Amino acid sequence: MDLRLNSEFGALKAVLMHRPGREIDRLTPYNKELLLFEDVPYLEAMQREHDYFTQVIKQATGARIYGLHELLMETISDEKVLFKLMEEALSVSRLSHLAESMVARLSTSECSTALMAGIKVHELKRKIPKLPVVDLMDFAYIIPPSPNLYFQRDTAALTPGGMIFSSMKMEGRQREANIVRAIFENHPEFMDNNHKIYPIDGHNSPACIEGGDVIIISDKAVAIGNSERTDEKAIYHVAKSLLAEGTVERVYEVHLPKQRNFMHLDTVFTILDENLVLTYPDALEAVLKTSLYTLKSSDNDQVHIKRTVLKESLLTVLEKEIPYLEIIQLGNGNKEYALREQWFDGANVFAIGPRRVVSYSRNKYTNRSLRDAGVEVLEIPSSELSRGLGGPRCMTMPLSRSSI
Ligand SMILES: NC(=[NH2+])NCCC[C@H](N)C(=O)O
Repeated sequence: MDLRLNSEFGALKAVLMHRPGREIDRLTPYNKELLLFEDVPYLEAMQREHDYFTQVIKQATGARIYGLHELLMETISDEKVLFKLMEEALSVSRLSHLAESMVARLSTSECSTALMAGIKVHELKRKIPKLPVVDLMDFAYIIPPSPNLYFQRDTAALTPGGMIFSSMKMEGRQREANIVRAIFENHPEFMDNNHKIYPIDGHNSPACIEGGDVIIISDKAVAIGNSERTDEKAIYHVAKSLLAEGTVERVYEVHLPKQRNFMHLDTVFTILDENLVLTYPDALEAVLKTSLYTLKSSDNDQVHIKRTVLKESLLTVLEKEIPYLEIIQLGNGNKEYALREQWFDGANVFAIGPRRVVSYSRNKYTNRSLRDAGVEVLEIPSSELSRGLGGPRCMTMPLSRSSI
């Protein structure tokens, strides 16, 4: 499987997802904000909703669904990979020296749980009684939990030119990208097929970028949100690699207001077909400053790119890139519904094929506008899933689609 994608809507053939697990039960009223949740979810109900989502995708597309947990277990059966991941995970609490004994004393399954759901001092003491951490409180985390893992969109992004491995902005998500990168770089099914675009070799603390900010406009153009989560510097480096690679000819940098409801570019628009876009009108019509990166010159190792600040709205940019653009507005044209439904990721539908989407059933006005425009809408429940403030697109990392 060549890990590149040239559209947001080609018929889905393979996707990576994560069924919420024990990491969700780590959320409390006190840590939920740090861990980027609006509320404390009920895990079993959340799993039922997620299973329903997975079933809908399977039945509608026959796509192969990869589960993060299974892939992680297969990847860390290689002890060297496990050791490195464990060391990285422990470095947050400056306890990397415990990696050796953890890998030696814990089973592969216990290690994968520790990597995803975190581990507390007293939990590890049960497994390693003489743990040398006397000065730590029993309830402190040795490895912090990663409850946002079910938002697989954000940990990496596939583009027409190759793969971006994210560098996550928020403390509560930083470890997720390490897990996913370890899988793509070491799992036999993927390791030889990923052409890495970012981070640049030798950059040890790369500027931040998250997958939800990356939208493929066509096989020649990619848009990246300069947002709460993605930095200008990362966009510059991604643009340079993509343009040097040669498939993509234009990279747009779209400035989003740095606020939670616009955390990623995919919270304001998604592409559903060759000329069909779903948008949150308030964001799109605002002149979100947009810059365009193109290739100036490239000979051998020397690549120079040019950045032009555009004086037009994102809407105008989309109209230029997508001929005969048709726009569907969130909330069926009603501002108040649009506001409510944008909060619950109405714009964040997941396209499983041209004009075929999975959408939260709660976003009823948006779903109505989609159907009126001839889009097939497969609805899923979201009472618990939505508590993490992400929608169907956020929960999926497509790995293969029919090319357009
Ligand atoms: N692609 C997206 N819009 N992802 C939404 C992620 C939500 C997650 N709780 C966060 O704050 O990071």
